[in-house]
Amino acid sequence: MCDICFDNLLLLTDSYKFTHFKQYPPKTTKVYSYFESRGGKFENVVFFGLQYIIKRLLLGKVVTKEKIDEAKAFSKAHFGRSDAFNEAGWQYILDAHDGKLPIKIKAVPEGTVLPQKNVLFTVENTDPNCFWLTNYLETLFVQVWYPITVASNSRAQKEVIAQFLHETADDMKGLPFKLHDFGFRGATSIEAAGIGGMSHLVNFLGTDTLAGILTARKYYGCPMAGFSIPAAEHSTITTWQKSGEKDAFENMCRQFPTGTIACVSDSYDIWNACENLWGKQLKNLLKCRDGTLVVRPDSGDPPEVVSKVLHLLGEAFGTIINKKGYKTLPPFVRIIQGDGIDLEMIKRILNKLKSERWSSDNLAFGSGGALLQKLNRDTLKCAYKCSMVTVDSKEINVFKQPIDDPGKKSKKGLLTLEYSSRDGYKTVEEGRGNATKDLLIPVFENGKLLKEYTFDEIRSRCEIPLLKK
Ligand SMILES: O=C1OCCC/C1=C\Nc1ccccc1
Repeated sequence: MCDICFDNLLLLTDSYKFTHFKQYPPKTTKVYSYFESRGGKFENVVFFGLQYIIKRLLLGKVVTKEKIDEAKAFSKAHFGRSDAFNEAGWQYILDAHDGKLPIKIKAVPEGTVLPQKNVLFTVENTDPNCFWLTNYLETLFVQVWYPITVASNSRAQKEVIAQFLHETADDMKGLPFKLHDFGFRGATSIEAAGIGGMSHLVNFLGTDTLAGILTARKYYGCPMAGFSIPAAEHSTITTWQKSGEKDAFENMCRQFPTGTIACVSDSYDIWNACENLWGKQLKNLLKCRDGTLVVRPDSGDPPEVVSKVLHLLGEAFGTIINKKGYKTLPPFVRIIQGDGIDLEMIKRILNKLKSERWSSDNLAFGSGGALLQKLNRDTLKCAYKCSMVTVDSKEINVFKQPIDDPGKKSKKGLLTLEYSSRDGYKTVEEGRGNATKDLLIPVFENGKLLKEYTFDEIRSRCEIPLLKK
């Protein structure tokens, strides 16, 4: 028995959902629900992460006698009554479906980028007796808000960085490594770091969040989704004492004589480190080294610090003017700013650099808390709502429309997602869509995964326009 048992699907829901099987209209035979981002921070939403939920929790025989017994006992203790648990309903799934979920999921392909307020996936029961199951599973389905939101936020940063590279750099080759994931330690859990780290890797190749690589390998068949470089942390510098900072820097360069390496340089005095250590005492070591030394400030006001570090390194090593007319440091020295980085700060830094005629090619970013953690379900207002019910063999449109919050209005009826060059993506409601043009793909039915997406195709599907071939 694992310490906390989360392997009973019947218990991976909200308590009140135990009691919902008794609350639908008599003769209900189908509940059809959908997931959308109702609005929020990013106009464009990257759909990603449903495959992780399906493969991790929903495949095959997920209902067993042991799990039913455990849930029954749990319910009695949790509600203090014996009429709150749908024992017959779960027993039916075990008997009639061999424990496989009689559910059908249709979803937009993973990696699709589309405006908010569009249907992203629909869920319906495939057995009329299991109408109560569609929304029992909501709790797990809605957790897809996290990979969606991390991937969307990460992509929004990619678009900004790409735009500045387009304006100030000779090419875009460095883009995949311009935003490095520093977020493992600041994530809520190893699992969250895995999901969030994987979601960032949909857009970039640079990461220190190994859990994200492991998760992409297990659930999206990608053997090595991200890469990193030898890099210092404060302990590997400060253990040399303040008087030994130059020796620590020199050691880094001698221990890793080739390739790109990074050295955090703000332990004591970032200005002295740039001007006198990297810029004078180690200047020739860097010039002769077969690779790039990335100076890492890690404190102070980011736009000011980056600007001053660039200035000091430029004074020490010289700069060239690239084809776009912007200053670039020699190839053996660069900067990474990994402190205080989020979408807004990237814009501030790159705008300041551009105004000072620095190419964005000189710089990369690291982001932790903002990349994996400074988000919630409300960031993109992700919600799962019933839009159609079949009662006594009649299909009826269902919706909510709170008088005091129009933003919470939900879609009605059977939904299709359609695309036209004129209108882009559109969600057609009330079953008025053209089924042959529906972009929602059946991905799961009755315990089976019907469609599997590879990480490579997801990456190319959500590539930003500037990069699309
Ligand atoms: O500072 C950090 O916080 C926590 C995560 C890793 C990390 C830095 N790593 C790194 C990688 C590549 C280039 C430079 C730094």
